Amino acid sequence: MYELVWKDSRFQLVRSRQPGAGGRNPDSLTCSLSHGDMDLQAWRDYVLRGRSHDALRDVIRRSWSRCRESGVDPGQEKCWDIRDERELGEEYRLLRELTLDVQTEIYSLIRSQGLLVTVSERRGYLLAMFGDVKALRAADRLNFGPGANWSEGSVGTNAIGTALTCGHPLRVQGPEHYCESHHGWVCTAAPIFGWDGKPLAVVDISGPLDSDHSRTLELAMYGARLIESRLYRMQAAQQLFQGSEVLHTLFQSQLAGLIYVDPNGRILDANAAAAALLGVSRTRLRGGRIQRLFDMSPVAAALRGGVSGGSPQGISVRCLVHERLSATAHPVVSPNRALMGTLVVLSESKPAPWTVSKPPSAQDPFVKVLGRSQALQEALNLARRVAESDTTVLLVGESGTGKEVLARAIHEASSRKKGPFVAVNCGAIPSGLIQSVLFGYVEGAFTGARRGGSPGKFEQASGGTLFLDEIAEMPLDMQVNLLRVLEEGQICRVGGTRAVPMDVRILAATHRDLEDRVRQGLFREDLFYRLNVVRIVLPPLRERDEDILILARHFIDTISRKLHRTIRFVSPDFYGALLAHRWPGNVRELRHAIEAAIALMPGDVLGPESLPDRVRNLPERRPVPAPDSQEFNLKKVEAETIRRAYAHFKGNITETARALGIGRNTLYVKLRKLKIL
Ligand SMILES: Nc1ncnc2c1ncn2[C@@H]1O[C@H](COP(=O)(O)OP(=O)(O)OP(=O)(O)O)[C@@H](O)[C@H]1O
Repeated sequence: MYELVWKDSRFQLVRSRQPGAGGRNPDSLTCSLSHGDMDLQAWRDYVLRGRSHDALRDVIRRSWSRCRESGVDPGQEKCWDIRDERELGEEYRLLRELTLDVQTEIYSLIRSQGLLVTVSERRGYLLAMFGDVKALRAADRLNFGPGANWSEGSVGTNAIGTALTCGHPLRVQGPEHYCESHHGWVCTAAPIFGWDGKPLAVVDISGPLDSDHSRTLELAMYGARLIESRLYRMQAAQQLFQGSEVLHTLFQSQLAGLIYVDPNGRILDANAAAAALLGVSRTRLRGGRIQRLFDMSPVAAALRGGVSGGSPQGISVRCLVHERLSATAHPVVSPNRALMGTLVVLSESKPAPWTVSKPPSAQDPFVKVLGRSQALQEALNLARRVAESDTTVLLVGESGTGKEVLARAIHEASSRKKGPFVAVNCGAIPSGLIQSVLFGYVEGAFTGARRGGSPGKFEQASGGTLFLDEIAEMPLDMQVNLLRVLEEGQICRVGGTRAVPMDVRILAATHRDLEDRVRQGLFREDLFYRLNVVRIVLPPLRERDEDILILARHFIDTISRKLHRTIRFVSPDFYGALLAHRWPGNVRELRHAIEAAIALMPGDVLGPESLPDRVRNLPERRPVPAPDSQEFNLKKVEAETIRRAYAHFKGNITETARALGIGRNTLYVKLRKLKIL
């Protein structure tokens, strides 16, 4: 099946979901309409010369008269009023979602008959279009596609616009269309009525003259009734829920989280407790799909099994965004066994994570790598598979995406877990020192060498895992030595002669494109292949929105305990602000933003106002310093910042340099200048 879609400022044909079999043999159903049925003379007389014609059907004459009065150009070749989904509003979007599968079902019944099916909303804007390639191509030439306005006022007499105006099913064929460009078409439409009896939308089945139109009227009417019954059920659920003031007040006043869902799975409302438990504002919840928050398959299964004897008992459903929440779904069923809606009751199965510390899971080290997004899960699955072997793994991902966190998890899941995990940042070691840092040195190897020598990182990691972070920054001459060690499986300390066998598993990481570094001659190709045995890509946070809340809750928990701050309540808008921000700095930036917010939080409620301005997408507030003010003396501020960061990270050079955004060497120089070292 093909679908016509509006993309990149033009209509495009895309392959769409294949409906079930049901298409009929086109040869057996060829249409009985012929050009003789259409009276071109009548059209010429009326439209071009203003003379009425006896052969005209009343419905068409009235429509032509309306078109002439509203100044529709009968010679217009295309529709020019095409709008984007955003412009067409929420009702358009809802209706589109509600009718998509009815359209595909109808298409499955008219497949290979040269036809297309579409639904338009009350103003005449088309929602979606499915059909055979030939019909869609012909439609494309008229700009007859989703978002196009097919009302009479826009494109003259046609089945959609005229059915909307006169409120009954009808077929418009050939020259009955007001615009000449539509004369090669036959269109059949049936309106969908709202509770007030006015047309809300129209189902239309159209195709060129030579297509098979024999069943289009009955199918358009079938589709219209199907959509109508869905709309009624949805509106009934809404009215049932909103109609009772008592019910509504009760709903809002409950301490348990409550979400009410219409029969199509759309959230009609959620109370404040549900919003707080899920960490999403009520406004964001309303209109969303319940399936995005809960696994509703047990409810669907229970309903398929029949609902005799009233509403089924509460059914446990799994919360997809928060494992500590437990939920029960209560379908509300009418006396004639129609589903009217579902009430989801939420509660916290364990105390809030920021009040009680969670024991870390002893079984699965990968639980420390938080996130549920598919991209992250793929990385974790691969990591799980390679963890037990001694395979070298290359972890690739932007800075702060959790490469080190994952490397530690791989180590802890391996048979080397009892051995050490030693991390080295290859970019932070001065090039003159890297050889001795990695391989160690013997006494007297160089001036200042420690008595008795010193083991290098390889020796320190013996029996465990060596994590070579920022491997792309390793100088070329050192890359040769590293490759030799990896190939030969033994190391020799700087200044020494004795080779010692090495029992280390190597995990390497980089935020750079290593292949590109190889092409530029900055990284050895042979070392690249030696390290790139298994490659795991860590996705940036901006590609995994669903992980933001999970990580945020974890950081709120750990940081509030670290800073000894009690958090009574996290405002849903706090999470809302986190979700709205694009995180260029990845998980590390998220953690720092939460740390700042907790540190600056005035009371015990964590709200968005404590978040840094850049996270709230506000321009950063920078005070304009008085030129002679000591307070704004740049050197003083820098010295103070370095001192605070160095104290905060308890003298850890790597962490301090990272937090300050400067290299380790630069930090050393500055610390010495400040006489801190
Ligand atoms: N999936 C995750 N689960 C829990 N914490 C994470 C996750 N990803 C990142 N973090 C946190 O984000 C911070 C940065 O993570 P990490 O150091 O592992 O990133 P990285 O990719 O190695 O960064 P860099 O390339 O700068 O060394 C750490 O505080 C870590 O705890």
